[in-house]
Amino acid sequence: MSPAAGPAIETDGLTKRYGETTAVSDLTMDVDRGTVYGFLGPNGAGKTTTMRMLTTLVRPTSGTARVAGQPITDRDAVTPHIGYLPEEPPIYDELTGREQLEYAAGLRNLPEAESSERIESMLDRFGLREDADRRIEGYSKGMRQKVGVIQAVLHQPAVAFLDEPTSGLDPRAARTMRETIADLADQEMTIFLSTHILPVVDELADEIGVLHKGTLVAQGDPEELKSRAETGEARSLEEAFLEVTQETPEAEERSAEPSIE
Ligand SMILES: Nc1ncnc2c1ncn2[C@@H]1O[C@H](COP(=O)(O)OP(=O)(O)OP(=O)(O)O)[C@@H](O)[C@H]1O
Repeated sequence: MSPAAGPAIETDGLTKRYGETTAVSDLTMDVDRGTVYGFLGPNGAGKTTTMRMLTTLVRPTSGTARVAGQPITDRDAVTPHIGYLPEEPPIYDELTGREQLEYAAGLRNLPEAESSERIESMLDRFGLREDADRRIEGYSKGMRQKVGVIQAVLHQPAVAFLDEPTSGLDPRAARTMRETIADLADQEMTIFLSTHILPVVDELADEIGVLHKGTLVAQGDPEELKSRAETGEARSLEEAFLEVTQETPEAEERSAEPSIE
């Protein structure tokens, strides 16, 4: 884990514009170490853009952020401390599952004995052992996803960014994934979890942030979010999500305003 103290992720005014589009607007947030942060938002809200900035793949237009204590402008400093499962896991069709994981471990300079033990235990956990020596080109979507997740956390990063980790998984594998995420958080890994599957977030997240049109519109622990501010009345996470991301005439007007470079 990272030697630096402080939050696992801290952003200050993080903003990304693509021409006229403000994908992420003035995002200021902290994520505590060893917690699961559920990052929600409708399609196009800016979740992937945020994760790409925090994983140093995209440069912010303005604002700053630190991940594991390192500034995101310093890719070499950040990369050893993070793992990233993007929507399409970066894996090679021509390799076998085991070779892909060995390759990923090599990129992270993991000692061989340590990495092969971890690879075998993760292959076992995800029921991939029998298929581990088959080429990935013959893998199903779910099998590819499992390899993608395993390689994202193999080096036990301080912070793992997981974009839809249960995507394509059957119910048993999805449960294994949820248990794995909980175990990793227990071992002090910080998990930044983006998904549209609200029960997964409800079960796992210590804190939830909801992004809407690039802006963080709600943040709190699941219970806070599910309690209506005005009345304290309970609502489901789905109801809370729909309410905070509702289109109001004022919000429409704001988003129609031209962005200032
Ligand atoms: N490379 C790019 N060039 C131009 N616009 C982009 C680019 N990447 C993202 N955008 C725009 O930024 C906004 C946010 O997109 P982003 O992919 O971050 O959303 P998201 O919350 O991940 O959505 P989804 O849930 O559908 O995956 C969208 O309006 C999108 O069209």
